[in-house]
Amino acid sequence: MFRHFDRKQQRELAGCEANHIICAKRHQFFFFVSGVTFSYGTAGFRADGLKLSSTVFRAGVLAALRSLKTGYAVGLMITASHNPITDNGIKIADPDGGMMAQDWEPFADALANAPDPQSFVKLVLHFAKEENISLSRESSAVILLGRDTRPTGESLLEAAKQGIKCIIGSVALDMGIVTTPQLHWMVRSKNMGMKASESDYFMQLSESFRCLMDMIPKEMTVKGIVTQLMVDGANGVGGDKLEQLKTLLTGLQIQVKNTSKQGEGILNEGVGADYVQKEKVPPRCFGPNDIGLRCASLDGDADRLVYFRISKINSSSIDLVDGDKILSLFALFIKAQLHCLNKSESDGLRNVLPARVGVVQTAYANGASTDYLKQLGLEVVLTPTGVKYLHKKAAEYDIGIYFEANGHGTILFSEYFLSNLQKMGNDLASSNAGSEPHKAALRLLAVSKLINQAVGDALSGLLLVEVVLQYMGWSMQNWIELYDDLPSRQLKVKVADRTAVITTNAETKVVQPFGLQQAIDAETAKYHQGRCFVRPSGTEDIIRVYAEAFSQEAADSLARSVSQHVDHFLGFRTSQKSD
Ligand SMILES: CC(=O)N[C@H]1[C@@H](OP(=O)(O)O)O[C@H](CO)[C@@H](O)[C@@H]1O
Ligand SMILES: [Mg+2]
Repeated sequence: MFRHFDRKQQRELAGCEANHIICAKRHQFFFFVSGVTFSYGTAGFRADGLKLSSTVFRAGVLAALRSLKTGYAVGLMITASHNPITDNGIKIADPDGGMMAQDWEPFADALANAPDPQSFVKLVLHFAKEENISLSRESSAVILLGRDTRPTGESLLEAAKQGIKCIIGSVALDMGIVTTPQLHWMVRSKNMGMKASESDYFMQLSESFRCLMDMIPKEMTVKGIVTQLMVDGANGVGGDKLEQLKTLLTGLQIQVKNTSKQGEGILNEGVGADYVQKEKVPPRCFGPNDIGLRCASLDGDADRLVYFRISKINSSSIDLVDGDKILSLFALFIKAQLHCLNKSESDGLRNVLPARVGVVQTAYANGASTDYLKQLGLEVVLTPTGVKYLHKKAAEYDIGIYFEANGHGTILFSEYFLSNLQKMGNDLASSNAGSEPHKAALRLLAVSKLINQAVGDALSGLLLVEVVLQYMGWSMQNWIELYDDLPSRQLKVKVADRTAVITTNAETKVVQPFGLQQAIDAETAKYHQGRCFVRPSGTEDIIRVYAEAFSQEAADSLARSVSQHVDHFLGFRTSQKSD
C-alpha cells in the first residue's frame, strides 16, 4: 500500500482499509523533469545528479515492487560509474545479484517518465495487477541501498528511501558507501542465506586469495615474480576499499594512488579505467617513477579494471592491458586447471568433469583477442554492449568468462558444475590428496569464491590477475606479448536523434537509417584488416564509432570517415534540412 498519495488513490491502489493510510500529501520528491526522457539504458538511469532525485524516488518504488514480486531482497545502487562527478545514476540489482530483469525495463521507463503523481500511481496499480504483485500489509520488500562517493549521493539516497517507504512494510537497509560490485555481492549473498556484510566480502576475497597463493607451484615462487602493484583508484570508492582489503592480504604489495580519501583529485577526472583505456595515457599521479611497474586502474564505482605499464621511451604513453587481455589470461588459467583435472584419466580414474566453457565478448573486443581465444579452441560468442547481455549469455555455460574491452567482466560457474567439482575434490582428497588434479579442483573452487559471481568486480578481478600471473610465473611483458592488439580508434558523434540508429548482429550492422551500413562497408573495404561499426550509446547522448585496422593511422582514418557518414546521415545539419 502507498503513503504520500491522496486517500482515494490509496484506497484504489491496494483496496486497503482507510486506517492503513498514513499521509495524504503530494510527495516532496515527486516532480517532473521537462525536456528529459529517461531511459533505463545500458546500466540504469543516468543524468545530472541535481536533476535526479525524482527519478531515484521513483526507482525506490520500483525496487520495492521488484522485491515484492520476487519475494527476495533486491539492491539499489546510486552511481554514475566512470562519468563526471556531477552526473549520477541509479540501477537495480535483482535477487541473484545480477542486473534487473530486462522485461521490467519498459515499466521502469514508464515510471521514470510519468508526468504527474496521478499517472504514476495509475501505472503502479496497473502493473502490480498485471504482475500479480500483492500490495497488502503482509508482504514486505527488502532493499539494500548503496552509493558511491559522489556529492549528490547522500541526498539521492534519501530520495530512494522515501520512494521505498511509499510501499508500506518495505525495509531499506543502507549499506553506506560501497563499490557497485560490493552491493551486488551483498544482495546475492543475503538471498543465498550467507553472510553478507562488507567485512564478510573482504573476508571471502582475502581467504580465497590466500588459498590460491598457497597453491602457487614452487618453481614459480623461486622465479621471484614482482609482487609490487600500483593501483589508480579513480579518486573514488574503489581505491578506499582496496586500502582496507590490502591489509588482509599477504604476498602482494599494493600501493594505491588517487583514493577519494587522499582528497586531491576529482572523481574520474584524468584518472580511472575508462580514461586510461580510451585515452591510452597514464592517469594523474602516475609518472616517470612508475616506469616499467605493473599498474592497474579502477573506474569510479570499481566494476571495471584495466592494467597498464608506463612506457620506458615516453612516460606519457602506456602499454594497455584491457579487458580482452584480462579475459585471455583468465581463459588460459581456467583451461590449464581443467586440463589438470583431466590428468586423473591417465591415473586410471574416470574423467567425471566435462565442462562447457564459453567466452563472451562484445563487438568492441579487439579482433586480435577474438582470434587468440578461438585459436585456444574456445567457444567465443558476441552479445550487444552492456553487462546485462554478457552476463546472461555467460550464465548458459558451466564456466562462462565474459569481459567488455573496457575491463568489466567476471567468470561465472554454474551451480551444477560447482557441486560436481566439490564432489570430485572430495573424492580426490581421499584417493589422491595433493595431486595435480586435486589441486586443480581446489583452485577452481577457490576461484569461484574469489571472483564475484554477481557482477564484474575490479577488486576481485585484480586479485585473480595477481594470482594467475604468479601461477604462470609471468611478468607484465609476458602478458602484454600474449597477442598484439590491432590498432583501434573510438569516436563519438553528436547527432539530432541517436535512437534513429537501429542495429543488428550484436550491434555490428546498421539496419536503419537505410544506406548507412553500405557507406560503412565501402569505407571499411579500403583498409587492410579493417573492421568498423556504429551504435547509439546507452549511457550518453551520442553515436559511438569503433574502427580497427592494420595501422593506427588507418584505424584513425577509418573512424574519421565513418563519423562523417554518421554526421551526414543523422547530424544536426541533416535534421535541420529535413525540417
Ligand atoms: C564502448 C563502451 O565502453 N561502452 C560502455 C558504456 O555503454 P554505452 O552504451 O556504450 O554508453 O557504458 C556501459 C555501462 O558502464 C558499459 O557497459 C559499456 O561497455
Ligand atoms: Mg563502473
